Amino acid sequence: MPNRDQLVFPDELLLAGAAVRCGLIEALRAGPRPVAEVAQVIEADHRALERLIEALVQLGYLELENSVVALAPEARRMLFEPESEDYTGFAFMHAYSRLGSWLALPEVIRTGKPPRKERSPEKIRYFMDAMREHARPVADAVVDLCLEGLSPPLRLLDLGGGPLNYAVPFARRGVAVTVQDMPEVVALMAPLVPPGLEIKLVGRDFREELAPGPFEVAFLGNITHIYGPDENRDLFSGVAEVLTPGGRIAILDYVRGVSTRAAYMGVNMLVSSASGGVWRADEYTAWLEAAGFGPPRIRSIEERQVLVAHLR
Ligand SMILES: C[S@@+](CC[C@H](N)C(=O)[O-])C[C@H]1O[C@@H](n2cnc3c(N)ncnc32)[C@H](O)[C@@H]1O
Repeated sequence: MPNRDQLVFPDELLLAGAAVRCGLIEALRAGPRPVAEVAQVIEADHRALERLIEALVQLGYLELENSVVALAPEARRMLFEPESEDYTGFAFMHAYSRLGSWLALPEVIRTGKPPRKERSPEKIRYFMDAMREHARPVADAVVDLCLEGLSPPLRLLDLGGGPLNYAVPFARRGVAVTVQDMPEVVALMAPLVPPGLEIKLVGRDFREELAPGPFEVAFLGNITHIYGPDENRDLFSGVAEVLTPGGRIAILDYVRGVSTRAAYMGVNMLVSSASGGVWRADEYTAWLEAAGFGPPRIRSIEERQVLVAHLR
């Protein structure tokens, strides 16, 4: 049944997103400032800035007293204090960035092609924050399933693992982790690897070459929806070559026909990738079997599925 509560204008996202984009949030990071000074620093129209500030005060992001504006403590914790329970960083900015692609959906339906998107360092940072929030509720349970029945010493290849959300809990269980992601993601995330954990980062497109094995386990977290059947088939074959005999592949994604989020994700990939989508269990099974793996065992964690298969 249609949910009328969802058919609303995303005003908070638009206001908070605009506050980040126009530089207001960054201008207040160091502390309170007169509105007039902020307008000058971020080169804003004074009247327009006052309207935005008023709306953000109403929403609880800012405080305003005697024409001096400050981040509200709750907003500061959310944006800038990683040790706080309320911390999300700039994860919401990933949703804000996606609005443009989604508004192009009618055109995408016509052409079948996603709109052009630029991948600036800023957008990658937002994406990393969004991935952390996405993984947070399930990471430990996913890692448990991926390692079920295995014990260290283990070498694990984490493909597309640049946000480190799974690499860190794998490494905390004593696994030697090799993360392979795009060079720009690796450059951004390398300084954030917690000290003392065995995590090596490789900046290389996995469609060109995989980090040399051997690995007992390969983990593919939320990457099969970025690519189409041909790329996934090739990727699974490549993974088979870097695993030890009997090695394990563990795939985390929304399986079409199993997850109620899959249909939405399918459209999300339509507007944001050339060939991505969500794939059925029988499609995964066929690609895995073609690469030399046995049939996968599929288990659900919340709305996501973990598929585990072994080389025959
Ligand atoms: C949706 S995110 C998933 C991140 C993480 N695995 C997780 O589940 O939270 C996809 C990641 O795969 C990386 N990626 C996508 N295509 C890639 C490729 N061809 N080679 C290397 N990394 C890739 C992206 O840069 C991004 O960090």
